[in-house]
Amino acid sequence: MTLRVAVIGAKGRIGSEAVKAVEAAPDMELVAALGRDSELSELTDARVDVAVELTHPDAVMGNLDFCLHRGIHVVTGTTGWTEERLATVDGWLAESPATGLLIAPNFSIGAVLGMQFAQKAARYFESVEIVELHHDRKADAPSGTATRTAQLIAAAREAAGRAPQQDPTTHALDGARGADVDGVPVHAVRLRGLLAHQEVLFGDTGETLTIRHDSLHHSCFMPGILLGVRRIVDRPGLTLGLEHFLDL
Ligand SMILES: NC(=O)C1=CN([C@@H]2O[C@H](COP(=O)(O)OP(=O)(O)OC[C@H]3O[C@@H](n4cnc5c(N)ncnc54)[C@H](OP(=O)(O)O)[C@@H]3O)[C@@H](O)[C@H]2O)C=CC1
Ligand SMILES: O=C(O)C1=N[C@H](C(=O)O)C[C@H](O)C1
Repeated sequence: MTLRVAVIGAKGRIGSEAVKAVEAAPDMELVAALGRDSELSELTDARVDVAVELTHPDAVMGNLDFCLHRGIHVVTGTTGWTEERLATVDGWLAESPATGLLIAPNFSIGAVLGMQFAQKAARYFESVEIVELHHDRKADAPSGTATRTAQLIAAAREAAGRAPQQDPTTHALDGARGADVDGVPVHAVRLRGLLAHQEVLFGDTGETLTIRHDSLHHSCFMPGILLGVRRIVDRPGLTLGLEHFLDL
């Protein structure tokens, strides 16, 4: 069966790459490509099966509200997620129980593996901090990937019975120790010339471990997006993270 796919945010950095990837996929047809000024009714007019949503934290909720309430499955990589937002989309999905939503903090296989490796390492090290580095046009900080990585690390530490890490800092400028995500300090760098990079630094007595991932081109996100489109049609409800579609 050929999937009828739309891209919302089709002119953006990742959206424009997604348009090309969907057009090149033999089992998909690109039936709509929406920008900031498009009408969402284009999605229903085009009888879209799956919408790939790659826009902005200010736009994603309106797009999901429209799609999920009309039975359009969604694969989104847009960032800026909070517990409140997740609870809201859970409510929308409950009203539309046959519809699937994939929220993927990162579509690249290397980044997903990096998160998994960090989750695995978390219990063995006293100290952990994250440095994420992105291009200078990014709206949100810390990145969705870094936030999710910190949450996974914190959950793994708690499950292993590790006490929260101590910070001895008593004198600091605001922001010098990064953002606190579930007890994990996260430092965000924004620099022209970069795309998306992350280092998870673990430390314990006499050793450190660094898990680094670099996205060098937006093409690295495309296999994950296409996999998400193919799988979400058979997976109603919320799927948080591409790892659920990978045999890891
Ligand atoms: N999960 C993942 O693997 C990845 C996720 N991302 C995320 O995807 C999102 C997009 O990133 P990126 O492509 O770099 O951003 P861009 O700014 O390049 O693209 C965003 C697109 O969304 C459109 N848009 C912005 N605001 C609105 C709005 N209020 N209503 C409707 N459309 C809007 C823009 O339209 P216009 O062109 O008219 O301004 C633009 O085409 C970000 O949240 C980013 O973090 C990015 C890369 C990988
Ligand atoms: O804005 C980006 O570019 C990216 N956003 C995602 C994030 O916030 O983690 C994924 C990747 O880092 C690229």
